[in-house]
Amino acid sequence: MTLLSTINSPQDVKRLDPEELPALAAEIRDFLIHAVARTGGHLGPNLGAVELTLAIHRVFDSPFDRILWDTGHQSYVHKMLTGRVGAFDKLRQRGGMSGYPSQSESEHDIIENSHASTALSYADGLSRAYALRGEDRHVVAVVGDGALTGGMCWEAINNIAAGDRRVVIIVNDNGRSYAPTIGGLADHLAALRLAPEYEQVLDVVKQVLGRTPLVGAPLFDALHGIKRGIKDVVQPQGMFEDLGLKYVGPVDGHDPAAMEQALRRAKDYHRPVIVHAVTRKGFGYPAAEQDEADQFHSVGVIDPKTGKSTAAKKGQAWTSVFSDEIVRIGAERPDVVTMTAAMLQPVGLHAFAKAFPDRVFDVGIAEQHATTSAAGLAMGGLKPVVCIYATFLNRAFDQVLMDVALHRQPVTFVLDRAGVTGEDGASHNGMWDMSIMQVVPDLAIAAPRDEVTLRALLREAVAETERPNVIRFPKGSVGAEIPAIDTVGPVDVLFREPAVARHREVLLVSIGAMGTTCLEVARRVASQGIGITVVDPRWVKPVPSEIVELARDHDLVVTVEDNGRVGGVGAAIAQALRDADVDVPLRDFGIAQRFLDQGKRDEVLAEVGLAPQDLARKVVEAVARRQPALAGDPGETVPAPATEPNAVRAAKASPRQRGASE
Ligand SMILES: Cc1ncc(C[n+]2csc(CCOP(=O)(O)OP(=O)(O)O)c2C)c(N)n1
Ligand SMILES: CC(=O)[C@@H](O)[C@H](O)COP(=O)(O)O
Ligand SMILES: [Mg+2]
Repeated sequence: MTLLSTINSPQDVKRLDPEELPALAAEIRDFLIHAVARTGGHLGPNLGAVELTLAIHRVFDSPFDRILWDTGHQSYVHKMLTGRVGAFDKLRQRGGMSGYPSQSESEHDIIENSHASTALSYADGLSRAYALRGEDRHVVAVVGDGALTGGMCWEAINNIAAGDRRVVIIVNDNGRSYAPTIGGLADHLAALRLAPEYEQVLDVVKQVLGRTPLVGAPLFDALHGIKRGIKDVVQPQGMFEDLGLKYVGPVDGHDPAAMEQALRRAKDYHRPVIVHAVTRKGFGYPAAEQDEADQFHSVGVIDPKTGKSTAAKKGQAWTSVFSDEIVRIGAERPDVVTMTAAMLQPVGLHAFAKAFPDRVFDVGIAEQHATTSAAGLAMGGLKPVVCIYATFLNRAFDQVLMDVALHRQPVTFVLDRAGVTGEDGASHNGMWDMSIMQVVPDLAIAAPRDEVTLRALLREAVAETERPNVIRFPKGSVGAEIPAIDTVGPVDVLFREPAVARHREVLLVSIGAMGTTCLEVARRVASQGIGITVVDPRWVKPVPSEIVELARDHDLVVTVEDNGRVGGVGAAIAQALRDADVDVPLRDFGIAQRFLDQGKRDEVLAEVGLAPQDLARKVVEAVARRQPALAGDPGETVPAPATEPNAVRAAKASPRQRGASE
């Protein structure tokens, strides 16, 4: 029987002899490597947090004491110790276990949003609540050195340190976010990590000087006299202690006994404490430890023996198209600078960084700061391109609104992972950006549909000198090119059937990456003899006037976007039609405005009704409601079109089916 098989709750972990912990840690690592190899997930961070998590559950009493994980991606071991080993088969999968803490999974999970740098604020609030209610409970927040670069952490520390509440902040310092964590704070932590050497240095100095007659002793005394001063430089825990936080550390985060002892000290202190645990990302798995890029921060399916990907080869990713084009632009424009919030490689800036190392700024997990700093760069005469995941732009809404747009600074925001991302669950879907950016005056939004439009729109965005703009694209492969068959002003026409009709039934407005889906929808709808035009505005905010004019020539406008339906592009087009007194009905399809559980991207899109089949059926139903005799049983599934050319099928359709206005 393995030790792991005896662990179903934190009580089981507490029962173990300390000597058994290294063996359990090894079993946990082995399990994690094999389980995550099958599903994908945040392997590196979790391999680094094994002993730390064991120690937490031995010292504190979860769920009475509250354990908070910042960012949440390193909570797999916590899940294993709280009865969820069996759920790893479906980690990050539809209907399965979340890759983050989840209230619905366990009483041991309380926060679950997985946007970084929030845990200390939750800890502040929770500990205030417990203090006021007279409950003697500890709140333990585990925060990575990367997450600690986020401003919210420091706002929280400012508050936590001023009180005498039972907050234990464990800094899980592996020196990396994805890549090495950089900045002044990272330098401080690095200096702290070296602290034991400080004592050794003093010992050596003492020995050497002690053996040196006359000068030796006085010099050592002088040195000792300024010990406090040196210590502040070499051991900048002064920074924490001056704030009012007790500092414990640095502790070897892979030494179970040392970790446990440090946490017991922290627990007994009964006041706010920082425990500085030094760990290694990917610890115990050579493939991860040796991975230079990100030490397996997040992997897809891999061969556990080698760590090599076993996923089927995918087409070119949206990110790599951006990565390539921004380097070309950078070569032509020395004023173009780029910014990332600790995600250089994931947002595709590594090639730019290699080509122009002085023109890329990694600001840490600090999207708000990145945004206002970009305004400063623009004011200083540069052209900043801020590259972040769409969901993380939420953080910086006020900065975009007031610091960038109000000041009319031509900052370009490149939003990767826009739309449904899938496996990361509710927090990571990029389904808010086109709604929140919709309300920002003087800001334009571009949504490319393929490689060609991504390259072109990026160039147009970077060429803008008067106002900010956003360009957004999804996760995954970019797919085949979708050429325009015509243009109406700035609007591309992607499909028109029948080809020569003056008036048509459906105007399908395809937003960005929904182009492939919309073409499929159009073929299915047209196969029912319904006249349909598919257009792509490319720049979706402000709504091009040509969309309004096109709408006048149709009986029904349909919009399809991979953004939340509330306040999205469909809603903006509806408003533009109302403002222009165009009374054509509009059906807006987008992501249901709710928090979506994890699943594969296609599964989630299907769940919210954005699969081509469902969209086509709804469009046919909508047309049929207006012209009841037109389509067959509206509940019927709309078949995939026959392979004969569109024009031939249209010609065969009855005049009524083709639309009265022909
Ligand atoms: C607001 C926000 N920005 C960016 C991210 C993406 N992100 C997830 S984990 C991570 C690095 C975290 O580093 P650290 O806290 O040190 O944890 P480690 O993985 O090293 O254990 C980043 C940038 C995020 N989750 N939230
Ligand atoms: C925890 C976190 O926010 C990231 O690690 C995220 O999971 C990465 O997502 P991608 O895999 O889409 O880059
Ligand atoms: Mg880290």
